[in-house]
Amino acid sequence: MTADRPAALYGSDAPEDVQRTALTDGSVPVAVYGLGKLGLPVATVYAERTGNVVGVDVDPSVVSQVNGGDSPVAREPGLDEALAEQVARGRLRATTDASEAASAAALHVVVVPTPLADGGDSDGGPDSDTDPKPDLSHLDAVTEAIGDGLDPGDAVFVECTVPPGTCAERVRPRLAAESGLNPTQFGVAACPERVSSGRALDDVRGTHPRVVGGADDESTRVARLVYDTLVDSEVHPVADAATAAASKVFEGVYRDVNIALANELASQTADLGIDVREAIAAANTQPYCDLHDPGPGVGGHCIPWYPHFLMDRVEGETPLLSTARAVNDGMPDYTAERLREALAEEGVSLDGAEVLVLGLTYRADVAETRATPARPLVDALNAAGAAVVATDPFVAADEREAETFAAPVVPPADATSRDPDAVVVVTPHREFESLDWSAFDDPVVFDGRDALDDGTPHPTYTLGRGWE
Ligand SMILES: NC(=O)C1=CN([C@@H]2O[C@H](COP(=O)(O)OP(=O)(O)OC[C@H]3O[C@@H](n4cnc5c(N)ncnc54)[C@H](O)[C@@H]3O)[C@@H](O)[C@H]2O)C=CC1
Ligand SMILES: CC(=O)N[C@@H]1[C@@H](OP(=O)(O)OP(=O)(O)OC[C@H]2O[C@@H](n3ccc(=O)[nH]c3=O)[C@H](O)[C@@H]2O)O[C@H](C(=O)O)[C@@H](O)[C@@H]1O
Repeated sequence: MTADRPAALYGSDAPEDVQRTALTDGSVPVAVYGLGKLGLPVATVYAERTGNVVGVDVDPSVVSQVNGGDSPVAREPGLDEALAEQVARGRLRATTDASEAASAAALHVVVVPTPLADGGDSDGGPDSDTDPKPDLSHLDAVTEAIGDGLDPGDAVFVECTVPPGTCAERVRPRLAAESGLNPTQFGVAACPERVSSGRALDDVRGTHPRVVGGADDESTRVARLVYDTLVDSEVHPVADAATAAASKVFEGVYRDVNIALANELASQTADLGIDVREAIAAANTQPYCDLHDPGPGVGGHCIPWYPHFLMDRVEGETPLLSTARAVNDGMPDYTAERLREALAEEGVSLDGAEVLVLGLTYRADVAETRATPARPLVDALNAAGAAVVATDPFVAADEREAETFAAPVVPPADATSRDPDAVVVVTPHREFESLDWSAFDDPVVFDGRDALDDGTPHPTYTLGRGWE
């Protein structure tokens, strides 16, 4: 750090171009808390752009893999190479010692999990009869550690998705209490990430505009300066942190409601006597229409959980959000019932039938099972008396994960050794593209994701289209 280069940005009176240079030449040390599917790409991009990053994680195996230049996050194009380079060049290192990292850093980027509390099902999903609430315990733990090492001029950016109001009403006061600083001596901003696993590095670098909002104007200024420097896309500052956090949650609930609409329309296929998927595609030729894709359910640790961030935060009624949740959570049972009917049309009872489930994670080619619809679907098929076997490239390779499903899980290579009465496509991983369908002895095929676009040599029922 040279004499005129600020080592911290909040409240700095250096010219903004000098502040930008201080950021990019490593004069402003950065700490990134949480090195998971989102946090590790974030830490890597911060290292690429600033050269002085310490990543913090509570998992020692994550820390040691990162320090060895190995990515604990799988199937993220470019991440292995980018991470290895940043570690090899000494621009990124990892530690489990959050307080040590916080004491050295002037920019604190928080990317820890914000799941639903145990009011949901075992993986925190909303498959329960009590309204699940956000679990902010990881955020609180990191806030305490950062507060321990917080100095005047520091800035804290909350990139993980949080209920609107969390930054100003929870994070900022706890930082002040822990550090003994006045809240006007440090910055706090919500800077949510618009990242999809499988494209994480590119998305962090700037596929979409970056929304930022601070607990005060100076926090917004610092967030704008940092992300203007860090990302390739436009930075979109808003009035405050609550607005920025709300924009992220709103995107998610928009998606949940629109998937529910697509699912409700798809469930009318038989009554309408049409291919609802074709009608959706035709409707979407109109630019103001964006009907989503129907499917056997909505999973992941984002979309099914964000509505509860809002429902728990507001006093008012939110019937649309809760109805959409109910529609989407009903899709696994809907899928099991359609399969029962499809088998019956072929003279086969679901009770006693062998059913092969293709794909258990929540989205194709992503190794994440939190709130996956495959879990309640397997349970519904078991309850109907079916003998269920599942295949998934990620879950089959992870014994502990496989044991959380109420069915044996085999690798895709072993799938065709089965002789199922029915095959259900839930999550179309790319490994299934090479599946030899001719190896099966004429099962009923249920395509939950319209993934088998060239069909199969067997009677196929597609959710939202009916029989092909
Ligand atoms: N994964 C994604 O594509 C996106 C995730 N998000 C949000 O980002 C947040 C994190 O998500 P992921 O990275 O996917 O979660 P993840 O579960 O993949 O990783 C979380 C990481 O944080 C670590 N961790 C937990 N508590 C910690 C603590 N107190 N201090 C330091 N590290 C701690 C865990 O060991 C783990 O390595 C969530 O709030 C999620 O809503 C937002 C947009 C996209
Ligand atoms: C608004 C939005 O598109 N948010 C994205 C979303 O990504 P996520 O990884 O959760 O995947 P997703 O494509 O939303 O799918 C979620 C679930 O919904 C299902 N799904 C998705 C789209 C659709 O038309 N129909 C459907 O059934 C998927 O199969 C999956 O089970 O949530 C991410 C997040 O917030 O973590 C976010 O960064 C991503 O940009």
